[in-house]
Amino acid sequence: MVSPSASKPIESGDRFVLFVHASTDEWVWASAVAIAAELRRDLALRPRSRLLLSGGTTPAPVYQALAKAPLDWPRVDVALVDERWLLPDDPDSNARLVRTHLLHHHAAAARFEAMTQSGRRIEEAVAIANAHAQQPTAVAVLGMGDDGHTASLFPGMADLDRVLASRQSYAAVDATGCPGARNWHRRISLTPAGLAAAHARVLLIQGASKRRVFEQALADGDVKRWPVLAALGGGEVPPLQVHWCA
Ligand SMILES: O=C1O[C@H](COP(=O)(O)O)[C@@H](O)[C@H](O)[C@H]1O
Repeated sequence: MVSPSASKPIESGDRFVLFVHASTDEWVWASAVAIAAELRRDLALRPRSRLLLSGGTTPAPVYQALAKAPLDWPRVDVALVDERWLLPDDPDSNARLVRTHLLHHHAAAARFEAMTQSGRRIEEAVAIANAHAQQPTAVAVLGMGDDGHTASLFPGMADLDRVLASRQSYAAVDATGCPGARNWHRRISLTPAGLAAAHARVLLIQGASKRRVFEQALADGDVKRWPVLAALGGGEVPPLQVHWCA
């Protein structure tokens, strides 16, 4: 159960709101409730709502909890924040993670868009993702690596300048030489423009080192060194919701 205090932010401003949770269980449920609340709000406003999800090692238990939320899932389009250039059934693909952990229980009724498909070139996959991104996004769920990357925006990536400046929502990226990208260098990523277009952005992070990285990024302020800064709010863009537990 989520205690009422769990949803009280400890730090808030126009760029981000930080929720600190006392346990992993609390983090899982409070994060799932926050995402479900954004979707519910959006579903009340339009015929279909769009949910963008990240991969990585962090979000699986949140997706499992979210799958049990009693939402009008047949009206939800689930798509990806980013994808490694792998087929959607590859065990290391973000699509596989979403299928395995989210598309069950109530959420089995959602419509899922994988980005990759056998025979599809990366340019085509990006064009299709950008066409889908014409629909408004209710909520984008993000992760952050220990190197400060979010989505597939990696510090030191060769074409980071181009991707940061892109007006398109998605771009193909080459993260060769970026340790945070591990073995998957060719990827498709949401851009800062795509991030800013989401009505809500929720960052899921766990552990002392990720909290330090987030604070270092804020203190430094250089998005090229800390691409997670591209997810912050400000101006017209609502604050990033950050859910953290130790
Ligand atoms: O490679 C990726 O990593 C990030 C962060 O992952 P984590 O394992 O540190 O939780 C993830 O958000 C992104 O979607 C994924 O492609």
